[in-house]
Amino acid sequence: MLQLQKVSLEIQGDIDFEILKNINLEFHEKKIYVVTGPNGGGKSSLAKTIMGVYNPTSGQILLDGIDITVKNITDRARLGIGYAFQSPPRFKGIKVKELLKMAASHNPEKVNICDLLYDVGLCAQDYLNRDVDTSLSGGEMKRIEIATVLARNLKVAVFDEPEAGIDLWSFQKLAETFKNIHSKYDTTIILISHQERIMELADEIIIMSNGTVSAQSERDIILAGIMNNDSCACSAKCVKGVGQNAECVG
Ligand SMILES: Nc1ncnc2c1ncn2[C@@H]1O[C@H](COP(=O)(O)OP(=O)(O)OP(=O)(O)O)[C@@H](O)[C@H]1O
Repeated sequence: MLQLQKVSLEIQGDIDFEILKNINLEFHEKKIYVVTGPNGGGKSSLAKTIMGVYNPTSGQILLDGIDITVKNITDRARLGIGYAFQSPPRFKGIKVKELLKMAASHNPEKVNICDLLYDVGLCAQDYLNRDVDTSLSGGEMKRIEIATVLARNLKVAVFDEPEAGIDLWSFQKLAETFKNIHSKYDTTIILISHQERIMELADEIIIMSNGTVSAQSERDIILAGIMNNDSCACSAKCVKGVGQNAECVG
């Protein structure tokens, strides 16, 4: 459904830097993908390239066979690709119900905003009239943002580190929320995450390192590989060697 073909992304500066190198990926309908890997591996850049925040330097992005490579973030949002931020924005003077109504404005008949809140684990009665401001906790805000993504009835929803800044209890519930969404909605979900609990939700896991896809497979295969590898993921030389909880020297 969503395809990346030979996608590269270069950032121009004093020294040109290739953040994504020849990425080939295919995302299918109604599946959960978790993109993981070491810091600086290119996960967020991949998410932003799918969203249209960055346009690839070379390669193609296709949505249902249509070339969207040069489409910007607004065009891609219209075509059904949405993004949830690491730290969701808060909107002064807007109530939760207004935010959700705005998000559902393209398909108001199909969306029941109370059901949406229920699906993300919030009681509609308690939250519909709350202000979308700093009075909401990080976990509550994240759930409301997920509800806005669901309200848009997207083809592809990208969540960059949805667990960032939330406590362990909210995190457990967040994982359940994604599970519920998966069983109820057709949206293809791409989660950027380092968390094992989030990886357990995946149909497929993609490992990004050094700007490339270093592995992609079914969840259990990748998880088994990660659990059996306690070596350092960086490319520097190590004092203690692979599997010895290595200390980097270069
Ligand atoms: N706009 C930019 N200009 C220059 N370098 C950038 C830019 N955006 C990202 N990078 C660099 O590209 C590399 C990949 O960054 P990216 O944020 O995609 O990694 P990541 O895998 O999401 O990392 P993390 O797990 O730490 O969030 C990093 O080395 C980063 O410093």
